[in-house]
Amino acid sequence: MENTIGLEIIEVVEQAAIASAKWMGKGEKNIADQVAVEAMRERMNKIQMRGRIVIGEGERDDAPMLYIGEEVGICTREDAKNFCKPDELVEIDIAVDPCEGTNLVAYGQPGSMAVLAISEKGGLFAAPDFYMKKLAAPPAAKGKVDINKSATENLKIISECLGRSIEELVVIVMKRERHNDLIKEIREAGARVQLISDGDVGAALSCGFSGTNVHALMGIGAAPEGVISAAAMRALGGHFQGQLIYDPAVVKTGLIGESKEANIDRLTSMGITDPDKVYDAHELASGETVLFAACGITSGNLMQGVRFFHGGARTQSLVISTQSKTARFVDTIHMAEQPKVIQLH
Ligand SMILES: O=C(COP(=O)(O)O)[C@@H](O)[C@H](O)[C@H](O)[C@H](O)COP(=O)(O)O
Ligand SMILES: [Mn+2]
Ligand SMILES: [Mn+2]
Repeated sequence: MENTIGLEIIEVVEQAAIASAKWMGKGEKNIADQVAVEAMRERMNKIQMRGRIVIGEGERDDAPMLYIGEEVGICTREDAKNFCKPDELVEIDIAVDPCEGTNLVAYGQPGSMAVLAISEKGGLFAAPDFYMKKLAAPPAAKGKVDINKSATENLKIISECLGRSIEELVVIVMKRERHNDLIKEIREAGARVQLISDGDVGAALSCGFSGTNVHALMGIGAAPEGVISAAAMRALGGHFQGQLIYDPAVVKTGLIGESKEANIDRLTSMGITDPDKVYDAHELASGETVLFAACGITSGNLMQGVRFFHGGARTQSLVISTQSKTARFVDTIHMAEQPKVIQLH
C-alpha cells in the first residue's frame, strides 16, 4: 500500500493545509474548513487507489464532500481494471480531518493541521460522531499507564518511566468545563497543565516524540479525532487509549444526542455492544499497515504552519508508517507561479 500512495498522501495534506492557511486569522472557521475539504478531496481523487472514507465530515446528507462512505481515488471508477494495477484495486480505508482545529485557523492560534490516516479495509475503527475519553503518553509509558487509573497514578507512572519528577511533566488538557476536576487533580499532583482550546490530535502526537515538552494528553475530545490520533500513536509506539463517552451529562456541551439511553441504542445498532469498552491504539487502528499524514496549517509543536511568499508557499508535514517504520518530516516549497525568490528562512 505504502509504495503506491505513501508519497502522494503528503501532497493531499499539503494541499488541504495551503488552502486552509489562506483563511488563517480571518475569523471564518467554516470557510477555512470547507476549502481544506475541497482541496483534500480534489488531490485524493488523483491518486491511483481505491479508497473509502470511514471517518470524515459526517453522513452524506449534511456533508457534501468527504462524507462517510464516499469513495475516493482513480481506481474507484467502474472501468478501473483497465488502468489500475491489482494492488491499486485493493480497497483501503481512510480517516480524514482536513482542518483539525478550525477555530485555531480562524483566530490565528497554534496547533492546527490537515490530517489523515489510512489502513486496509476494516483497519480503522469507524468511530461514531461521539466523544471519547483519551489518554496519550510517551512510548516509555506504553502499557504502563491506564485510562482506568487516576490522573495522579498515571502521572507517577509517567514520571518513573521518563526518569523525571512529576513537577517536570506537562499535561495537555482541553479547556472545557467537564475537565475542571481533572485539571485540579493534575495540578495537585504537582504536574503542569497546558490548556488548549482545540486540536487534541496535535496534543496526542506531541506525546509520541521526546523534546516537545508534552508528556500526556488527558480528558475528553471527539471520537473521530481519537481514531486518527491512535493511528499515529500506534505507528510511533506511543501509548493511546480511548473510551467512548455517550452520556451528555459527562460532556456538558449538550451536543451529543438526546439522552444516554438513546446513545446506547445508537451504539448497539452500530454493533458496539459494550459501550464502556476501553480501546487501545491497536484496536482503534488495527490494520496490518497504518499510514498517518499531517501538515501544519498554523505552527505547532511538531510542524511549522504554512508560510506564504510571493508566488509560492512552504509547508512542513509528517508522515508516519508502520510498514517502513518511519516518521518522516517533509519540508516542501510549492511554486504556484514562478516565484521571484524561493525563501528558505
Ligand atoms: O478541537 C477539535 C476540533 O476539531 P475540528 O472541528 O476538526 O476543528 C478537536 O481536536 C476535538 O477533539 C474535538 O472536536 C472537541 O473536543 C469536541 O468539541 P467540544 O464539544 O468543543 O469539546
Ligand atoms: Mn477535528
Ligand atoms: Mn475538522
